[in-house]
Amino acid sequence: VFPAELRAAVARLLGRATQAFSPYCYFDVTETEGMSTNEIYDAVQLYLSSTAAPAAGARLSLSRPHNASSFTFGLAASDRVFDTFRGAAVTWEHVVAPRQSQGFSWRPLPEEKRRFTLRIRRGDRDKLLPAYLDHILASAADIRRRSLDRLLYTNARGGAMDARGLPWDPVPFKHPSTFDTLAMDPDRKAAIMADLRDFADGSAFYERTGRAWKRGYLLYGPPGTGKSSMIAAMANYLGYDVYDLELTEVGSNAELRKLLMKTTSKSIIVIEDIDCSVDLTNRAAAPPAPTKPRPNIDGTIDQDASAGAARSITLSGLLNFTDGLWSCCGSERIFVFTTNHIEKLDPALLRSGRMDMHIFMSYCSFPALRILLKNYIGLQDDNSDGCAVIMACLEEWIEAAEITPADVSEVLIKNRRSGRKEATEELLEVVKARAEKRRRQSCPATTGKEAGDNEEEEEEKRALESPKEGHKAGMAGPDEETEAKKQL
Ligand SMILES: Nc1ncnc2c1ncn2[C@@H]1O[C@H](COP(=O)(O)OP(=O)(O)OP(=O)(O)O)[C@@H](O)[C@H]1O
Ligand SMILES: [Mg+2]
Repeated sequence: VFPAELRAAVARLLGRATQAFSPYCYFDVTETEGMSTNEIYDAVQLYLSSTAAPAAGARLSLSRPHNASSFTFGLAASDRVFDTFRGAAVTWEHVVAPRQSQGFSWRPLPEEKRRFTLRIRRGDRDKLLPAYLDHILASAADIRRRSLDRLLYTNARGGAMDARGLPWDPVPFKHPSTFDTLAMDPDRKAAIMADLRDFADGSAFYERTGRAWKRGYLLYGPPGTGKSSMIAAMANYLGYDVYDLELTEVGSNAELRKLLMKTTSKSIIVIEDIDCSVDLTNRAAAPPAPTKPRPNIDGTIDQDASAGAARSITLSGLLNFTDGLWSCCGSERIFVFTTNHIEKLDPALLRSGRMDMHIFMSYCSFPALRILLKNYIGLQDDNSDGCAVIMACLEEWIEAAEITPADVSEVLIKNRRSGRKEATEELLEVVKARAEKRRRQSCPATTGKEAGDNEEEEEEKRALESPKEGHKAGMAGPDEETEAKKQL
């Protein structure tokens, strides 16, 4: 009886009337916005799939993005989920409607129109918007980053760019080291984890204090104490990409800056063995004379290089890299330097504020040993599997042995099939032998002469250099050894 126009007008009127009296307000987040996809729609989908509680019976759709190692869930049509933010409850509904033909379009549009409808109480509106949407965007970015495999970048090509103009080569980063598997003093470990977490969550803090959002860690200690493992654990903990910077491949300070500019935020920039890479001892040292410019991968030669620019990085170039104005292009970056010899580094590199945290990776302590025993052979506590006495001995000897976690892991790997008690006994033997050796080395009776293995090595070297002297030394060796033994 009634014409369609009238019916539509009445429906609109009724809709407005109900909206006027409704305690809720509604917001639509459509899948496409004009011709482009709506970023917020994807973010909402990702956020809801991981954080909000679906209503009973809700049907979730499963997906796994390309190159990702984990699954994500999405809502199916007409499903509702509930969420709370700052104490206010909100409801999301996923609405899917068939698309009516809208004339000609260059791009094939999906057959269905999808949208999320957000329902919030009118009174909560000011409290929730736009903070709630910001929260969703940030959470979605975080989930996306975590679900995608992370990458390890290297600058193995020197300063040469690839076809896309990037100087970094990426490979999937799948290092299994985590803070759970890392053997070190639990208190120090907890402090480092808290520091990393504070850094990652510290956007507002860094903005408020006017500091660049970056942090530097210097890991130092003998070889095999877990410096590289710590970097992998940091990356796995925060979900950051790793840029492994090979300083010897970098030709000049300008190249270093270019490399830095091409790193992404939320990344760890690593320079391993910084004392071995370049001569960093003298900040004021002039760069060495220019060398012949190296050609790029495509055979071309950089203009500035061919013009005779010094192709060598200096300490001040490196300091600018970590600390200067350039270091702030992009944000949320962690610089990690490792070294076996902290005493070789220039004080400028160590001053506070440059490397925020100096972490000493020490020889294996007893608490660290416990972690290794638990991880490698499943020894739950000191008294299990009849190991109480052996553990007490290990506690007594381990500090004196100055044994690295890498050496302990080797012993445990070798003996992991032979039972917990046997493996621990074997470890105790190794620890005792090492402690003895250390004691011999540090014994005052042998000062001025290297004892034990070192002496033998020295002797071998001398024998090779001059057979006569070597013979003499060979004669003197055992005498001194018997002397030392007597004194011991
Ligand atoms: N603290 C540790 N916790 C767990 N495993 C460790 C630890 N330290 C060393 N390891 C083991 O020893 C191996 C070598 O360790 P890593 O490469 O981390 O040592 P590093 O300190 O980086 O040595 P370098 O100074 O020679 O580079 C690793 O594969 C790891 O399994
Ligand atoms: Mg290492």
